[in-house]
Amino acid sequence: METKKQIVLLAGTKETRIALTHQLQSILGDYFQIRSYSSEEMLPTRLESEIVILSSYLIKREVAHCLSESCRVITARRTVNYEYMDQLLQLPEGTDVMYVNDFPQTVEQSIQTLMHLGINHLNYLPYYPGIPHYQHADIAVTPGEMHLVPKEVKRIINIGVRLIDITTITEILGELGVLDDRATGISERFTEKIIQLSKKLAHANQKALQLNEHLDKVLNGVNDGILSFDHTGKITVFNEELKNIFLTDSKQAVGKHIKQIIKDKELLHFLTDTASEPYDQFFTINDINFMVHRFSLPVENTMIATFKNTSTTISMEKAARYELKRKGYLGKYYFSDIVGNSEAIVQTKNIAKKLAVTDLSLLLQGESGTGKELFASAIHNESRRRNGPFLAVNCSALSEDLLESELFGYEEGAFTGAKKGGKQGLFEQAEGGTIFLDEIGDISVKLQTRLLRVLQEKELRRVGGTRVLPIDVRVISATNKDLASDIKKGLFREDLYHRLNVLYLKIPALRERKEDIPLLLNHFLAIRTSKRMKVENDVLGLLINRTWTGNIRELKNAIDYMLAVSENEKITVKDLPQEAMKINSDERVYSSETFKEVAATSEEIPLIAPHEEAAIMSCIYRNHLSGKASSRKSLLLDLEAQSVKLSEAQVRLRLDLLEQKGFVVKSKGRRGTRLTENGLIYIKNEFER
Ligand SMILES: Nc1ncnc2c1ncn2[C@@H]1O[C@H](COP(=O)(O)OP(=O)(O)OP(=O)(O)O)[C@@H](O)[C@H]1O
Repeated sequence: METKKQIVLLAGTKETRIALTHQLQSILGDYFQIRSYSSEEMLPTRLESEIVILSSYLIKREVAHCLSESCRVITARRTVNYEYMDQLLQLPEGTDVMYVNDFPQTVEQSIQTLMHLGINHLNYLPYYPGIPHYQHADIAVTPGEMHLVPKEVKRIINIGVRLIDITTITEILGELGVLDDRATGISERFTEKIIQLSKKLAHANQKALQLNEHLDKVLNGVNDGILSFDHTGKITVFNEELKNIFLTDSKQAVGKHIKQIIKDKELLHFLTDTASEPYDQFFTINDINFMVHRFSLPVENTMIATFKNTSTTISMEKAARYELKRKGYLGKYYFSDIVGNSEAIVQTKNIAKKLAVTDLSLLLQGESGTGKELFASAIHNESRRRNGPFLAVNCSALSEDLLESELFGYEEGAFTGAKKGGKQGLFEQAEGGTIFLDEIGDISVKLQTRLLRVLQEKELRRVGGTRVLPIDVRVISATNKDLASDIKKGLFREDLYHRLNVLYLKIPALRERKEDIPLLLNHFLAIRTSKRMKVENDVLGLLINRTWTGNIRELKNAIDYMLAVSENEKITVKDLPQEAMKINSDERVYSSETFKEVAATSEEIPLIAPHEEAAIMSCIYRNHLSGKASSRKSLLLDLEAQSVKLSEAQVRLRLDLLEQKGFVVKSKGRRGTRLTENGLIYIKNEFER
């Protein structure tokens, strides 16, 4: 077997030796044997009649002693390692980079090489140890000399040890006398690296294209319009949604000046006048209402605007409300649910509406059962927090510890039995909404202190926790106690009282507005029964003359009792709850005028004829059994088949009444009417008797 010819490589450092040996091995290894040494490690004692390659002319002196006259010495010319050039090509045009190497000459040479190779989009700042002055940059580029990079540099790009260039390789081949057909294969191996780099760049390019396509899909999938343009006004992004607004598609718009696409002067001004506030403005474009939000990316010198269709936003809000409703966190009552025409209640409602919009803490005072929770819910629903949650807590119903963890939540392991992962408190769950603290006068002094801190600092710490959570919750509290006297007795903190009582509203007792009793009676009869009840005038007289210490709740209970014991759809004096109807001698007796009024109202209760109700409910039930909701049209046909003659408007009215009674729910649009749990109970009672 023919022995391979030898080449000796002499390098300055170990790192260079390894890199260049690897290079020579991969190009010439098939034909020649390569031995290598570095002055950093150990040099050979003496080389005789060998082909020696020096890694650089800078090491000539330090290796001279091991070279004899008979050696043929080639000093390598070096070039950058193409393999790593993609990292430089990815940097944006004009980026400052420090070029770091060991000597001024190598720095100078490498920068020259990079420039000649066309990697000239960067601003190279030379650096080597001992340089008298230099300019700093966040990025440093170095051929493997990482340890020389100044500490302040944030990112280092290692482009690897510089490799031997092709002219040196040709010189070696000439020296070895092998510039024959083997040379072609060898030079091909050399250029392989460049091909690899091109492949890498092509791959990166393809990836960038794919990413662009992906981003396009994302931008076009968004429900909002997205527009961006650069400092010259040239449009860079124009997503599909904008096509519906400006009637121009993305292909036509991108690259054009913004003025060519947007004709509305006010909108143009809003988009281009970047200095002024506000950043959100409402516009109507081609009959569509939009909220436009604008922001800029200063580094990219780009302006971005999003266009939100307000009708879509409204339906999203509705969906959010539905979710809260599902969780039971919605204020159920509105001002329209507060029944009463008396001056006392009308005035209280008027004041409450004004207080609702202020977002300040509010203390409701009133006897038990006067409707404090009803007011709290109505106030929430009239406030700017109406789309947020409404949570009601009865502070007297829970023990101190339980109330504390319910209100403020706890962290995992806060106490034995604490849930894994901890638990959100009601304050956290009420974020963005209102919390109603009923019977606030009953909370312990310890909890008063904690609550005070939460109100003062607008942040809370869960039980057993250290994290501080910011909260944005309006507090409405209620009491039937005289808190001022509790403060004097030291039972209630005065500072907390003032925090809760920024606004104050007194809810009148029922005895102060007896004229509302007939209305309330009608209201409760209508929601509690489907029957057309008659109420004796004497009953009304007695109800009006009673002192309702339990207020409306007590009246409501009395009506429930009477409905249960009454016969023949008529409420008479004998149906009155005995205990409840004891009348105090000092109670005012109403005049005969009021009686007339009461009698008139009681006859006017808008109830459905029982046979109509039964027919409608049975039609809805039949649809329910086959899994369907009932449309008004289908009900009309079904009713006609049962010889119940009603117009569409009459059916609609009756469905409204059935909904008020809680038997059905009507959905908007084509989804029709469905039975509720109560409706099914009604069916069971009516038809399965
Ligand atoms: N003006 C009103 N119109 C209709 N219903 C009312 C009215 N006021 C109160 N109610 C009803 O009376 C009942 C008691 O009301 P609510 O629970 O709001 O009273 P409260 O003052 O918060 O009672 P408590 O202090 O005992 O908790 C509820 O069923 C409520 O729907």
